[in-house]
Amino acid sequence: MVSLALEQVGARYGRREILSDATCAPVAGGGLTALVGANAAGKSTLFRRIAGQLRGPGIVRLEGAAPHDLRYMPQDTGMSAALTVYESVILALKQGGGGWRLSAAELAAVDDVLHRFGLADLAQRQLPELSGGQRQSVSIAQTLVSQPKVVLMDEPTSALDLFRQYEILEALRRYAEETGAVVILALHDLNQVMRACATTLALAEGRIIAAGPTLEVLTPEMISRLYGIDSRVERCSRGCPMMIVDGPSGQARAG
Ligand SMILES: Nc1ncnc2c1ncn2[C@@H]1O[C@H](COP(=O)(O)OP(=O)(O)OP(=O)(O)O)[C@@H](O)[C@H]1O
Repeated sequence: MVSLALEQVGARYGRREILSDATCAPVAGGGLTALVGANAAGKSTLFRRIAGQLRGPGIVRLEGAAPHDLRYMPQDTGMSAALTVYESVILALKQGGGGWRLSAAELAAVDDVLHRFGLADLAQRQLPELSGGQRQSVSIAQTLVSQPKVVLMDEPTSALDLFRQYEILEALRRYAEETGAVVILALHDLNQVMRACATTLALAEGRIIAAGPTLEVLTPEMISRLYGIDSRVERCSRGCPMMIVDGPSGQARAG
């Protein structure tokens, strides 16, 4: 069983403290976990800190996985190299080392990830020719081709149309289920979170102020505290929870 826990994790840029005490009980693998919070709350900073790109106090505790089993997909990934989609996914697979010869298992892993994320038809296209949404899908494939056990993705659906958002979140959910990986997604669309993510971490004031089953975390009170927005969580005619925005709550949101 793979899990990730945080104990009093901190991070700063120069003198500016962004995270003071991010603590959460082990997040178990096998499903999607959302990381939510206002702009500038520190979601990307927390991902960088967990991925070891930033130093700071506190402990990032991985169980069932080593630091090299972790992949972080940032918000902006460069896609200017003169490579085809296929080549770029191979390159991502080979970044862990192991020489340039591809085994049958590695070729199968590349084909599998291209199919899972709807990229098989784009395999021979050059990266700079792709649309924003296509690039985002390629980044996801690059991140997952080595089958990491811990995955941190910064707004992985921000450039995708409605159909692709649905398709990609389902594919990510299946990936987590099949591999038992811990998959944490920073997301702004709380309806996506409610639909796809079993667990949610809410980040504000430099710490995780709530963690647990998504519907228990994303209460109207918490949404008001995080975003300064009045909202209701209601069931649609098919029984799915939906967040309805009523407007600004007039309450200062958590920093
Ligand atoms: N490299 C950096 N140097 C200095 N300050 C930074 C750096 N990166 C981020 N910050 C600051 O850290 C704070 C948190 O930024 P971060 O990108 O972690 O927020 P976020 O929650 O991911 O925001 P968003 O939802 O807008 O993507 C912001 O105030 C930002 O200006």
